[in-house]
Parts: sequence; structure tokens; C-alpha cells
Amino acid sequence: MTLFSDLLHSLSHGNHQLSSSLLTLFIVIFTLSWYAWIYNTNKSHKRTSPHPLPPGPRGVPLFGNLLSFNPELHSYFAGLAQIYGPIYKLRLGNKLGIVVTSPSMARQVLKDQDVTFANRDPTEAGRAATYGGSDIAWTSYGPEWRMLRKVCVLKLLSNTTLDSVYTLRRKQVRETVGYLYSQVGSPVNIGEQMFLTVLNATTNMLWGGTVEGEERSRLGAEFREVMSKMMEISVKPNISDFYPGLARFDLQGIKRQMDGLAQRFDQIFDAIIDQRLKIDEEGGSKGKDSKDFLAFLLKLKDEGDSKTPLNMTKAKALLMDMVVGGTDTSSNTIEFAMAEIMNNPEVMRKTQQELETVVGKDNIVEEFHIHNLPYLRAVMKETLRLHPALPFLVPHCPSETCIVGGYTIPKGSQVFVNVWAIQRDPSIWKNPLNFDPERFLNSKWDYSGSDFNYFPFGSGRRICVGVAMAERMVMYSLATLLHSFDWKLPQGEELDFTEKFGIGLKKKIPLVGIPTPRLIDISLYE
Ligand code: HEM
Repeated sequence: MTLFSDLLHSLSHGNHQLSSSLLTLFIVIFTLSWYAWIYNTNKSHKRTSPHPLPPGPRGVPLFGNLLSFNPELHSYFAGLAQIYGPIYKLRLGNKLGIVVTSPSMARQVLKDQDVTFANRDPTEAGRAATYGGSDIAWTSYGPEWRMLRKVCVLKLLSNTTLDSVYTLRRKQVRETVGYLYSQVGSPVNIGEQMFLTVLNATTNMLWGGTVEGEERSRLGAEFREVMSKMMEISVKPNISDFYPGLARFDLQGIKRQMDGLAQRFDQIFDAIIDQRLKIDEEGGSKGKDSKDFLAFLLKLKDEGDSKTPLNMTKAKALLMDMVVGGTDTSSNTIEFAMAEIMNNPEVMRKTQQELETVVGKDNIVEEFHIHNLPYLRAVMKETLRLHPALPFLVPHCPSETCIVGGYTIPKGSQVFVNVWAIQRDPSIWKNPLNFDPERFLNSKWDYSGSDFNYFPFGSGRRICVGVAMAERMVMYSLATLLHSFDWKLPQGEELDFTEKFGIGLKKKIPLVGIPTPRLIDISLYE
């Protein structure tokens, strides 16, 4: 099944059933406009630049290259790079896609011309989910984005703030340990448990000091439901993204569905914010003590910078980024790491040995321990080399026409940097498909994005804003899972590492493992 057959399927089965005559009319109009678009881009580009467009596969009228797309885009794009080279173009309906697959091209995009490429072209669903694209991930480079980024880096996701909300993360991780202990000897879906752990830990950090008890569980469950529906919709190929002229018709009803979910999400936020303001008004000690991201944001909103104020909509969009940006990426990384560790008994042994030395078997892992676990850190780095959560980063979009690798990249193109393929390139990495954490022990590679052979969090101005939180959450969860339990596969099952491309990269077949307790004192599981 190709990516586009999904799209045609949803068109014909969507709520907006198109009559065949209307569909024919659209096809005729858009075939003509597609030819006009190709003619104009080629002509204007030949007139203004001696540099050609990058090479690329021939497309068909109207669809461009979309019809031949394979849903596993990360490996499909890597395969095309073998034919067309480290930079090539794809026609995505009426849009131009540029795929970059070498460290030198990535450097030109993310470092040498960082400012030009520091923009985004939000999808219709992404825009609808984030208050019209008012969050960090979709806002284009400029004063608004700088203000949001500053709030995140200096206030919400700084080490000081993350330290101050540690108890809110810890609470969730300890609950998960308790749950796993109750499942000892039975198969557990590790990815699902980690998704819930990270999501609950994140919502705890967002508003965990504001709502308590049953109310928190109820809001958490509703939030989870809305989130998972949003993710489901976000991965559907949307005709409005490939033919912006058609966006206003929302032919598949994707924007309408996302608007509905965003509204539900907004109501949850409003309820929590009201509660928070009520606590503040009452002036009790609870309000003063409840340090969570919401408390930080509301304080910042009042103190804000007058030129680019942080209004309530942007504050909510920021909270949304924390959840969407942080949950799937971190939990998929933990799941892949666990799969690789379970597949490599020597890696499991070394990891547990390190934990025994640093934490001891009569103690539980605390987050501060992670600074003294170099081997586990190397395991996380190696996991992100082989399985980067966002294999194309978040696509970049040049604000003006520019030259990369001697080719013209027109303003407004969608640029996909295939970090997945670069981090598996045999000309860069020895035995690239082997899981070998040792290569990261005492190595120069880190998450700063300064080396274009290894940059799982991106590089330059748009580098992931949540690196510090991701590192804490992934390391702390892995350390806890491996310190508290031994893990084995259910009888007769084999590990499968097939990856599935969606909002990010995840395991196609969920990892199921059977936990056995390692600690003698059962009170350490409470
Ligand atoms: C293992 C976990 C994670 C990985 C691998 C990851 C990776 C990335 C990557 C590759 C980008 C795009 C960089 C680019 O476009 O050049 C990104 C952007 C972003 N990430 Fe993460 N991320 C992770 C966790 C998190 C967490 C925990 C948060 C927040 C709490 C977060 C928030 C964001 C945001 C807001 C952006 C957009 C930044 C911008 O456009 O300025 N991420 N992330």
C-alpha cells in the first residue's frame, strides 16, 4: 500500500463524499494548474539562477512523486539518496520537497544557512492542533519564536526548574514500578507502559501541583484520549498540505476533526487554569507551594515582555508542545533501548552492573544517580543513533531562495534532513547496524548538534528545546526499569526491530517483556 492510496481511501470514505463528476472536475483543474506550476517554477528559476534545481525522480502530473511513496518514508528516502545523491528533490503535489542525506549538506542547511532555514511550514492538522501554529515548533523564526524559546530554555526546561519539579516526575515513575511489580511473571507491553509513564509524568509537571486526587486522574485520562486521537489524525496524509489551494475545502475533514479535538483540549486547560487562579485568589499555602509548569507560565504571563507578550493562548500552546514534543519521542526511545538491551545480554549485564555499583541493590534509583552512569548514557546515545525519534527532524523551510550543494533551493520548499540515514551511513560508522554502546564511551559525540555525523536532537537555532528533559526522563526510566527488574521475552517470542514511520519513528511490533524483581527488600517496590 502506498502513502497515497491511504489518501485516496480517506477521500472516498471521508465525511465529505465527493461525487465522481466533482472529483473529475477537480482532477482536470489541478492537472492544468500543476503543469502551470511546474512551468512557472522552472522558468522563473532558470531566469534568476545559474544553479539548477536538485536532481530527483520524475513525477506524474497532478501528484508529482506522491503516488510512488512508500509509507516507511525514512528508509524509502534513504533508498532514493542512493540513486539521486545527497540532495534531491521530490514533487509533493504542488509543493517541492528537498531531501538532504549527508553531513556536509546537513551542515549547509542547519549551520551555514541556519537563519534562512530556521522556518517551518506547518501542516493543516499541526496548525489546528496548536492554536493556529502559535507554539514553538510551528512558529517561524522571528521575535515571537525567540520569546517562546527563551521562556522554555530559561524558565520551563532549565535545569533549575527541572530540579524543582522532580518530585512530580518521580511520583509517576514510582507508580509505574509498583504496577510492574504487580505484573511480575506476566508479559507487559513495555512501550505502552512507558508512554503512560512519560505522559503522566509530563502532565504532572504541567499541572501536578494544581489539581489533585481523582480530579487529576480524570483530567489525565481525558487528556490522554484527546492526545492519542490528535496523533492518529496528524499522521494521515492530507490533500490540503500538498495542494494549499484546496486547503479551504478541507476535503478529508482533517482540519475539522482536529479543531474539535483542540477545543476539547482547550477546555481541559481552561478548567485547570481556573482552578489554579482560584487557589491563588484564596491565597492558601497550597497555591504558593504548587510549583509546576503552569505556575511558572502564569507568573511569566503577568511579568511578560511588553513587545512580545506571552498571552494565555501562547502559554497553552507551549504546554501543548511539552506534551506533544516530549511524550512519544521519549517513550519510543525507551522502548527501542529496552529492545536493544534485551537483545544484547552483555549490554544488559554491563548496565545492571553499573547500576549496582552506583545505586546498590538496597536502594532505589533517584534522578541524581544518572550523572554517574556513563555506560547507560552510552546506551541512550547508541539508541538514538540507530533509532532517532524524528528521522527527518521537524522539516525546515527556507525563508528565501538559496543555494545548497550548488543547487537552488526555492523559498518555501519543505526540507527533510534524513538524520536516520546519516547515522547509519557505513562510510561514517563502523558496523553501523550493530548496537554497540562502547562507541560512545569517551567519545566526542553529544546532543549539541555540533557534529553532523550525529545529531538526533537536530542542530542550530531549531535544535530540540527539550534535550535536558528528554535526557532525564529516558535515563531515569531506563535506570529504574533495569535496576528493579530482570527482563526476558515471553516463551517462543523473538525480538523484531522493524520500524514504523508515523509522527515519529516507533517499533512496528510492540516490545513485550516479562519482569522479575531484582531487589530483595519488597518495600523498594512500593
Ligand atoms: C528522546 C526525546 C526527544 C528527541 C529525540 C527529540 C528530537 C527533536 C528533534 C529532532 C527536533 C527538531 C529539530 C530541528 O527541527 O532541527 C525537536 C524539536 C522540538 N522538541 Fe524535541 N525531542 C525529544 C524530546 C523532547 C521533549 C522532552 C520536549 C519538551 C518537553 C521536546 C520539545 C521540542 C520542541 C518544542 C521542538 C521544536 C523546537 C523549535 O522548533 O524551535 N522534545 N525535537
